[in-house]
Amino acid sequence: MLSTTVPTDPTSPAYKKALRQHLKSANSRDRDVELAWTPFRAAEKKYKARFPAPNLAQVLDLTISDACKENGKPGGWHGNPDAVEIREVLPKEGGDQKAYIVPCIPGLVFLPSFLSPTDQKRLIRWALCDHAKTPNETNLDAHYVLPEDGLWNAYIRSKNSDHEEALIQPHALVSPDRAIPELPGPRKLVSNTPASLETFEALSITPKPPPPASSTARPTSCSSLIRKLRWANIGWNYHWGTKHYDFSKGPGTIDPQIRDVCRRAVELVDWNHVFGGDSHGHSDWGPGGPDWDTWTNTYEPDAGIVNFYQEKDTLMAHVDRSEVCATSPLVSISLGHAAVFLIGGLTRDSEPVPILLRSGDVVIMSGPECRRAYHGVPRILEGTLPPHFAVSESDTDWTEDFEEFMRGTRINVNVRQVFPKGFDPGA
Ligand SMILES: O=C(O)CCC(=O)C(=O)O
Ligand SMILES: [Fe+2]
Repeated sequence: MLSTTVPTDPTSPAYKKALRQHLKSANSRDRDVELAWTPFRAAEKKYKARFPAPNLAQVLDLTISDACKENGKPGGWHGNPDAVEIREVLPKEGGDQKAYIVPCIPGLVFLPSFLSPTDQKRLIRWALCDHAKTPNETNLDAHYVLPEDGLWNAYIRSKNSDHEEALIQPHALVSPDRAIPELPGPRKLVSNTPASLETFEALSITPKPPPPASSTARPTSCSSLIRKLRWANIGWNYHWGTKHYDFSKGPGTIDPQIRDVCRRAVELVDWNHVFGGDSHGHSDWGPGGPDWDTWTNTYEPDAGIVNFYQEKDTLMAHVDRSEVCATSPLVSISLGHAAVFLIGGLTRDSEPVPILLRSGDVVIMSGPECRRAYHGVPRILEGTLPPHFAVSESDTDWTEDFEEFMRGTRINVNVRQVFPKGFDPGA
């Protein structure tokens, strides 16, 4: 079932109207504008389109979950297992988990259905109840006086109370001197100097002023505000204004269950199969040369972000280059709705590879080429919440509230290593 807002029956008046509007706007668009799009931008536009719905025939789709086998793919969205050249690599310990590499993006490893449905639900509960609250900064902290126990817990409390829903106050009304005229978007394009052991000291002393509070924010109910949650920081504090970590705020903590999932993923991969061939030059790895053969001992996640996407949200092409460890694995966990993920090359001029990421999939981005590759999420695929997110008597921790929230949501837990294991940036 595709979204009810997009007509799919070509004989229906709604479809014909949408088609007329689409042709009108496509005809009036300046062709020169389209020709100026980089291949990455063109792919973003293609998959973002609401009408006609994009064809996913060129999108790599490797999901093999039992639910998909039994019920077909949720939402009717089908990618293609042969869309992109891939190679299966055997996991180190044997076992059933599949692992694939995409040879045109060296260092990209895809682990389909890595997390069980139970683990997916556990991580979503963690993200909402335990993580998106102080001391972990969220996109809403700059603008609103948030409840001490976190927005999700306040939202559930207010849902279950007989009282009228309390409003969350904006900082601008409480302390007007914090306000700025415009509400900044959740993730802005800021170009930054790549971090390294040589640059990080200079980068760490660049001023990192707190983000100014929106002057247009109004008192808002928890139920509206929870849909505006876009990100929550993990570990080292990320300063969005400069796109560098703010080490003055201390290292923060990494929840043991997140650390375990990431370590399990990194330890499962036989990195010799990924990087062992001699086709990759050594220089790109930095002064110490390739270090993938030490990751079993040296991989230690210490930062990250939980991204919350509502159905119409996108994440533009970007490179995550604020980590001193510029080649160590970045582990990206997908939960809830599926998405089209694009990953290309060192500039937006490389044609990106489109990959369908479904709930439970894990992507590892590692090595110099993949970690410096532009990537983004142009589309959350409506109607793709897997059936295991329905409430059931066998899992009483998964309540109607979680199911309802996830009916419009994708969550991505994006975990990185900023510093070599044991390194103390203050020393
Ligand atoms: O949502 C995703 O799959 C990717 C997120 C991402 O690239 C990031 O947080 O830097
Ligand atoms: Fe990223």
